Amino acid sequence: MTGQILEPSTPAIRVRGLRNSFGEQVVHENLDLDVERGEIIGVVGGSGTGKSVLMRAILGLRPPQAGEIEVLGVDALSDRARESGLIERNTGVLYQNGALFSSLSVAENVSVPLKEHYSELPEDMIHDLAMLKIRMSGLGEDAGAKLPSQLSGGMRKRAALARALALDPALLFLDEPTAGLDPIGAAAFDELIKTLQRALGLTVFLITHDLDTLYAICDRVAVLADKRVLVNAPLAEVEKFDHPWVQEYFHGPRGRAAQAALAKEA
Ligand SMILES: Nc1ncnc2c1ncn2[C@@H]1O[C@H](COP(=O)(O)OP(=O)(O)OP(=O)(O)O)[C@@H](O)[C@H]1O
Repeated sequence: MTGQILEPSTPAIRVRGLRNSFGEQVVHENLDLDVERGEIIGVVGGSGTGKSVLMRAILGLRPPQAGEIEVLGVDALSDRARESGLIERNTGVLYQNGALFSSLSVAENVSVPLKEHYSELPEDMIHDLAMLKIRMSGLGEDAGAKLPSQLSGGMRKRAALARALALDPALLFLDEPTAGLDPIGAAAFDELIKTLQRALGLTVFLITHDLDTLYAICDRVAVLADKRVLVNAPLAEVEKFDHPWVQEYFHGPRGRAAQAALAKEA
């Protein structure tokens, strides 16, 4: 709804000199990251390298100890961004566990951000918009009235995706979207993300451990290691990067299997 009014020529995300720490533990030091508009960037790294902490900092949920963050051309750490909710209105987030309200139906869940940001809209219009997002996420009409507990894991992910898309965001954050899905369900979810990204012109920040997802849909991959973004480039370049974690990740047994699957499809 409002994505386009935010400085269309600037990168979707620009991070410079970021420092995040918890007490003595430094998670990020001097971290830089650029995410271009309209791309799917896969964010990978070993457990505890700070992928979620980075996402939370970009979303303004936890201010960093130092550094600059711009989202859609707006200084994300400024009072203006915080007070106006500008970034919140232009970003959708799918959290790892879905984070749906268990006592609300799927349609009510998807309506929450609409009611919060567009309280002047009549109830029936909010419901129609929610149902549109539910269908866009590949769920049937009947899913709208169901509680999250009445859905399968894959369907819950789609419901959470519908809620993330509720405000027509320019920028979509996905935290391990295929975790817990079987390989067929995961591939279908990847396909859905790619289709929606193309159709809606979304920029997607995707945290994943899933090599198949990286090969299937990511335009670029940012690797977190040694407290920073080690490399941020197309996959073919990242695979060759000389770092023990990168080499183990991409050229270990699972990396080789994902590359073989891609070669078979081509
Ligand atoms: N609220 C918090 N309080 C203290 N430490 C935290 C907090 N949140 C994160 N951390 C620490 O920051 C580090 C990075 O955590 P984060 O969840 O971002 O890792 P991650 O790369 O997303 O890991 P995973 O791949 O396992 O999900 C971890 O060592 C974690 O313990």
